[in-house]
Amino acid sequence: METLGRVWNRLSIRRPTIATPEPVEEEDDMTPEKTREVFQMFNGTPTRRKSESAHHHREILNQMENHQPRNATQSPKRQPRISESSMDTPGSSLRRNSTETHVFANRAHLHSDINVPACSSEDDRISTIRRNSLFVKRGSVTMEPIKKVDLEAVYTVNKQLGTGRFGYIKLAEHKQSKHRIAIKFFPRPQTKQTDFVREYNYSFFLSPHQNIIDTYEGMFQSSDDTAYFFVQEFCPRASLREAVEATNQAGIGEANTKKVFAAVLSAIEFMHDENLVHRNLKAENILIFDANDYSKVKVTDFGLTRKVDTTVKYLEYVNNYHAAELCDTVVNEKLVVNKSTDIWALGIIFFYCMKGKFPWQKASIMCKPYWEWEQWLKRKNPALPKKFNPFSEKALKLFKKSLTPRFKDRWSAKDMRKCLVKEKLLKSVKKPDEDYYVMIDTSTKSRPSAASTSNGENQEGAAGGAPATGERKQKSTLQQWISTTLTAMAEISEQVVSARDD
Ligand SMILES: Nc1ncnc2c1ncn2[C@@H]1O[C@H](COP(=O)(O)OP(=O)(O)OP(=O)(O)O)[C@@H](O)[C@H]1O
Repeated sequence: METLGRVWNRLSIRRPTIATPEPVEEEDDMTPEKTREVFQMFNGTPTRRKSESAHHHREILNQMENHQPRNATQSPKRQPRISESSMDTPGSSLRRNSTETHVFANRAHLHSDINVPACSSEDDRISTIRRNSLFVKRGSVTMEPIKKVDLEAVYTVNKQLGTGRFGYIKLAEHKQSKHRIAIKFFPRPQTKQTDFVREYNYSFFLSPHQNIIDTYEGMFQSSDDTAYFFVQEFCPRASLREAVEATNQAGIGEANTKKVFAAVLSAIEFMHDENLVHRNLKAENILIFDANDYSKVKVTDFGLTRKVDTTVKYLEYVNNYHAAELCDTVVNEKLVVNKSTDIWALGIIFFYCMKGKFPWQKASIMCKPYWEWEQWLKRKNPALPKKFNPFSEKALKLFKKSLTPRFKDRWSAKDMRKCLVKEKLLKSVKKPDEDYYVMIDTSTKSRPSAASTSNGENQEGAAGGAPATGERKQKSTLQQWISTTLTAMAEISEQVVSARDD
């Protein structure tokens, strides 16, 4: 699993700190005063002494000198970030940061205009510095301006890739560079600027993780004022939902499920380590980049992402992935954001990958399939619901520890990963001739063969160990006899048919 620490280490830089603000209620309007107030909550006091800061600055420069050149396919944001020390300088704050942003904005204007990954090393450096801004590090507010862009002049916007409650995603080509990208639009005036800015910031901040969709720098607004938008890498294949639906309720199989979950759990562990909860995990928000082997899988859609312990108002309609406590909530009821809602959704996605369908429509006792599961979980009914029968003991444990209404009992993403990576998820299926072997086994117990008495192997077989050689011989003789008899019967029936025709 790649933790945030490891990602930053991979980038050869010191891990940034993310200030945890006081809970923010998300439905508030973001007036300029409110924006400043929220920003101040993220604007912690620097603790590092000046001498330490200078030393650290040298360290970063040394690391940069020793850093291997990137290859062309790597994302620009995986560069080491050279302005790391700016956050440590006493007195660094809004003013300092905005100066820095301004300086680099002038130099980076070309790329923020075209809004695709920068290509040259200088551009990479600029992009990296901007990503390193305090605004991004501090988590969820930015005061960078939203730039107006004439969409048609810059992009050729093509087909719609998907749509959601808050906006829609379109495939586009950047005219100048010919890059294919995905543009996420948020219609105005329905979308509050705060919501757009928050989603952009979380998407951009989380981008360095290899299993999270890349979001390119810049917040934009169409010149006709109809939508806000930002730009992401384009996934040329499908979402997990489409991949599973294509199996016709067969599921994608144990091996592919393990691959998907290794990627998804790595991303979610990364978020949870940063005290962020995705809150909208579903198969539609897991993108599969590779059609055949599930080797590149990324999580997307950070529109509902919030810090742990934030108080939010419940505005959702219930979906298949919602945990029991959410299904019992009424609209406008206040909720405290908790990592365990992601764990429940992961349990549902696991079932969906393996079986090709959902375990229930709604996690409420009014829904019979869920009620049956809960009865079994609470030991009120000893019979496990049939749909869980194919799963191994370990997989059942995973369900018990994710799809439990007692949210404090739910596993962490790390526990889930350990179980999913190491354990067998399905009960072993009996081979077709296993029953036959049992038949031979019982019959031979009363009639030990010469071979079994001479070398003692049959005693091992009869005691329930590996099949004895004598029995195997006997089994193959019987198989030969059956096949000879069947061939003879086929020949006889052919003769009978031809005699009748004559
Ligand atoms: N980068 C991308 N490349 C290709 N397709 C994408 C990309 N991002 C999203 N999609 C498709 O668009 C759909 C909607 O995207 P997304 O979930 O980001 O929108 P949303 O409005 O936030 O939806 P929701 O209702 O889940 O909040 C996804 O399910 C996916 O199929």
